[in-house]
Amino acid sequence: MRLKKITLHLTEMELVQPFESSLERVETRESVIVEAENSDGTVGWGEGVAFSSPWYTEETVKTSLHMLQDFLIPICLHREYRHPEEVHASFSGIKRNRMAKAAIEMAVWDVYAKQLNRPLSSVLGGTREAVEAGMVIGLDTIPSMLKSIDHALAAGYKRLKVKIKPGYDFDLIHEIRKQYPYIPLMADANSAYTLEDADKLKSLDDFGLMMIEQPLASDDIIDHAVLQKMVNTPICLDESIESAEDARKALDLGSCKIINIKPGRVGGLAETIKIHDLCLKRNIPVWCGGMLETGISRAHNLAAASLPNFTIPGDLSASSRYWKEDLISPEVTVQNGLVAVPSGAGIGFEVDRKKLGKYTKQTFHASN
Ligand SMILES: O=C(O)CCC(=O)C1=CC=C[C@@H](O)[C@@H]1C(=O)O
Ligand SMILES: [Mg+2]
Repeated sequence: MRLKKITLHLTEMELVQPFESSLERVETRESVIVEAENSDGTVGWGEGVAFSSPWYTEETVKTSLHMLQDFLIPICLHREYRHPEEVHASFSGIKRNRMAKAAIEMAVWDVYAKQLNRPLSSVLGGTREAVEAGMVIGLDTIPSMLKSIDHALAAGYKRLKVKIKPGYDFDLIHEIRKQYPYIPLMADANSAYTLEDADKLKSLDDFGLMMIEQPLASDDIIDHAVLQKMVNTPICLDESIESAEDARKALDLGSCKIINIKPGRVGGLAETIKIHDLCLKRNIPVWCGGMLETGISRAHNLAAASLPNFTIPGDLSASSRYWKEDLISPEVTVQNGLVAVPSGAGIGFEVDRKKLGKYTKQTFHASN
């Protein structure tokens, strides 16, 4: 592959309802959509999942645009890739900025799969035709969260994740468990706790949660190892794992028993496969997280989630969970709690250029 033209579409879309975690309330979502055109005319799509401000990780939409325009795109436009796995390696002179790297790396995977006329899922080594869908319920009043859970269960979702934060944890989970003693349930803290809160987190052991996601600091694996020894509920790491090396160290230390892989967070699909394979070898289940993204990134997530060790339902919800209209056609739908893995070439969804144009507020071009 030799990329000849890369276009960045900076979009802005309003969420159908605000999404609140311990750290931030998101109402509108900016995204960096990457369109990569190969010399043979094949077009691949990727998406940067950084938020507008650095609350989730240090990357932002603006830092992604800067990294892509000034460093990553010039690297990609001046080389020949035989395989998409070479893309991440070609960025080795550039530290971190994994969301920016993933945005373009994924577009190259899409080009590659389309050239082979194969679904991206099968090119990655996926084995599933459909994946189980989970839904995330953002922070709200307890009655509203219970109502959202009702709706999600009625829509067939297989697993529910609720956001928690100090003072909004035990009582919330207690109320949910009173109404739904047996639903597959987990809690995501987005780093809202410290080891001083260990007793509070231990008190959640009574509720049979599938896991507690990222209770402690986003850059920590030491305190998580201490905490995992104190609580029975499995700890799942999200923000703390940015690479296969991070995953190996966390597993060696016993910092978690489950890993949430977001391809956009870890630098793309090649690193996703590495983390997946490592966890498979170590008997650690993984699942695919979400980033309130458009259908383009979700399509990549879906392909990744078709790999065999993605055994826990991911944050893979329908397009309509977040958007009045999505950028892809057909939109992602959930049927009987499942999302079908597309069988068309590449990501298997068409990008709807009319909708893309409607939500784009700036476009940047680079070519050879
Ligand atoms: O996209 C989805 O369905 C999941 C969204 C979600 O839960 C998250 C997205 C981004 C940051 C966090 O708030 C949270 C997470 O940490 O997993
Ligand atoms: Mg999380």
